[in-house]
This record gives sequence, C-alpha cells and structure tokens, in this order.
Amino acid sequence: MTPGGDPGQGVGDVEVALHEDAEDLARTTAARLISAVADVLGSRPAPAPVHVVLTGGRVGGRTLEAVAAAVGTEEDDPADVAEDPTAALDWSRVHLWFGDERLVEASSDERNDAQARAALGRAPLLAAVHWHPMPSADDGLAPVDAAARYAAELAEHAEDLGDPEVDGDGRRSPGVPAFDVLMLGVGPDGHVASLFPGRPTLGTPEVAVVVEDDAPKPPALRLSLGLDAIRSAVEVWLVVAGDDKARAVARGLDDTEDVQRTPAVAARGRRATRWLVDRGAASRLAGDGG
Ligand SMILES: O=C1O[C@H](COP(=O)(O)O)[C@@H](O)[C@H](O)[C@H]1O
Repeated sequence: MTPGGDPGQGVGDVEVALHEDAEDLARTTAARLISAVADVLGSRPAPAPVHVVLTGGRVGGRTLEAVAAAVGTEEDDPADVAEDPTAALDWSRVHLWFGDERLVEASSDERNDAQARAALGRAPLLAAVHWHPMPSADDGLAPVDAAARYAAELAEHAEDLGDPEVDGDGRRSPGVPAFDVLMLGVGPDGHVASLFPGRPTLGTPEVAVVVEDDAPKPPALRLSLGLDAIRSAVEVWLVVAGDDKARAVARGLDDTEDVQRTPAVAARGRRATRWLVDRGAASRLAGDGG
C-alpha cells in the first residue's frame, strides 16, 4: 500500500464526463452542482445541512461564476430571478468549505476564498450560505495552529446528518463532515488541493488539515485537506480543463498509478468519483473522440 493509502480500496463508481471546452465545462459543472444541492436538500429533513467543498484554480473560479449566473446576479431582473427554480432552494442550509488555501493575507487575490466570494457574491440569493474559509496570514497563527483551527471547525460539523445511503460505511474520516460534493482542480503535475507529488503531506493521509510549507507552485505556504478527509466525501468531482492537464488526467484515472507521482489518483469519493473534463484535458484518454 502506498503512504497515501490504496486509491482503489472500497471506492464507488468512477465516471468521466467529456465537455467541449472550459466554458462548457464550467457551465455544466455549475448546473450539476446546483442540481446536486437541490437533491440533497430534498432528501433530508430541514434544517439538515448540505456540505460542499470548493476548489480554487481557473476552472474552479469559472464554475462559481457560472453558479452565480445560473442562480441570478444583481444585474438580472428580480422578477426573472424569483421565477427561477433555484430561488426556491434554501441556501441557508448550504455550507461551503475549501479543499485548500494559500496562507497569505485575507485581502490577497491569491486566496481561493477571495475568488469564490467575488464570484458567488454576485448572486443575492447566495448571501445566505455559510462560509467556512481556511485561516489567513492575518489570523497571526503559526501554520500548524491554523491547520488545527480549521480541523476544529470541521469537527464541529462531523455529526451533522449525512447521506443515509453512505453514512455508516466506515469510510468517513472521524472529525470531518460528510461532505456531499467535494470539488477539486488538478494541476499539470497531478496535484489536487495542495497535495503535491512527493511531498510529506501525502504521508499523513489521516490528518484532516495538513500544512504545505514548500509548495512547488507559489505561494509556498498553504493549508490543505488531507487525503482521508477528501476521501470522506460522498462524491468527489475533479474538474479539469486544458491540454496541459492531459497527462495528469490519464495518470489520475489509472488505478495502478503511484499516488506519490500523481496525488489525484487517490482522490476518490465514497459513492462516486466524477472526472469532469474538457476535450483538451481528455486528449490522452482512449476513446475521447477528440
Ligand atoms: O494551486 C492550486 O491549483 C489547483 C489547480 O489550479 P488550476 O488553475 O491549474 O486549475 C487548484 O485546484 C488548487 O485549489 C489551487 O490552490
């Protein structure tokens, strides 16, 4: 077994969904996310929450912009927004977490939460969601204490009602919520969240929130969910665009791949793992039609 755990052990279905380009991918993923939130809201009694983990990165940002556009922004006619089916959703039951974050000033545009708030903040209906940003440099905490603080926040929601179909399967990491959907970008090097190839963070999969202090992609200092926390999600969605990601996607879908070389191979959901890719990212997969 690799230090990151056996990526193929006891996981749900793996699906690949092909999209024309990054814009189509972002728009379709946004629609998928809204529909998943609606399904979960409808499947459990109010006020039970829905837990969603957001990703940074380019396609992650475009996806959230597409979510705001679908829900209705302040530029839209309020009458149209009120008629939209998403207006009926109880967004106050939705909790938004982050898969990773850059440990820089809160005002930095390098922050994943800044990108997410800028995108989703355009939709008045989404003002009701609960944000769970990772600590920033402004909090003045040592990185290890910042990680511990986010882990404590996660633990506060670990007992929330989750999906009855998968809860109790023994594969949820203790101390993290039953994430309903966890989205990840994938780097050209195969990293997910801030779990980079060959880094010590892959050697402690059981730690809910890990510190990366020498990320090969700047900024060097970051926080990330650990592998077991990621694998606690009911569904993991890897949202990837661009032919510079094609090798990482092909490796991430190969069960024999070493997690130390391609961390993405170990990012699996308990019920499903969905690779949502555009033609460029899929261009090294057999039968992609591209
Ligand atoms: O550093 C990061 O990179 C990945 C991928 O970003 P992309 O721009 O190449 O799509 C992202 O998923 C992660 O959240 C972020 O911190």
